[in-house]
Amino acid sequence: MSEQPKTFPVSWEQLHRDAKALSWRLMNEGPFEGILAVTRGGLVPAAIIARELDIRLIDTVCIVSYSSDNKQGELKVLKDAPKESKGWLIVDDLVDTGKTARAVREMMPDAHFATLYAKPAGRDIVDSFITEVSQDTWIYFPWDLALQTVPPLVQGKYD
Ligand SMILES: O=P(O)(O)OC[C@H]1O[C@H](OP(=O)(O)OP(=O)(O)O)[C@H](O)[C@@H]1O
Ligand SMILES: Nc1nc2[nH]cnc2c(=O)[nH]1
Ligand SMILES: [Mg+2]
Repeated sequence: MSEQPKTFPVSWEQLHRDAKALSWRLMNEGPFEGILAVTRGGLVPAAIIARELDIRLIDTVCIVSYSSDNKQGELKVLKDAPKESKGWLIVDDLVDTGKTARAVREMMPDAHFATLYAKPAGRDIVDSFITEVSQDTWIYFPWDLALQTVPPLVQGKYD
């Protein structure tokens, strides 16, 4: 990730709608044995998809890729994926460069990989996604956002 001049803020409602849309799409790809959520971003989408597809077996792969200043570093795997991947569904919030998805794919080669959002550099690594945004867009998830005031476009004319 270099400069990110564009932003794509996602509300809770939008995220829920997109996770349901992804669930509809995944209905044609299953049934699935279980869901592997890629932490942390995949946890909330995985919960919504698990509810829609009635999947009760949920596991995690715990990976740190980006630091708190949104810069990508070396991948750190804190917890591995399970050994069996046939019939499993991998869920993450997004694929950007594809580095995280590639690493998880190597651990789970036979699983179906789904994300809500995809950028061009990573879109071919996943099997299903809902919305594509440009590579120079930074996606903000609802758990990263807060309601706040914004100034109008024109201000101070009658001061
Ligand atoms: O395609 P890539 O360039 O590898 O980026 C995508 C990954 O980056 C984000 O995770 P992050 O490492 O920020 O951790 P988090 O899910 O805990 O927020 C996102 O949730 C994906 O997992
Ligand atoms: N929140 C968020 N995390 C990311 N990790 C890699 N790309 C992104 C992005 O666009 N938004
Ligand atoms: Mg993540």
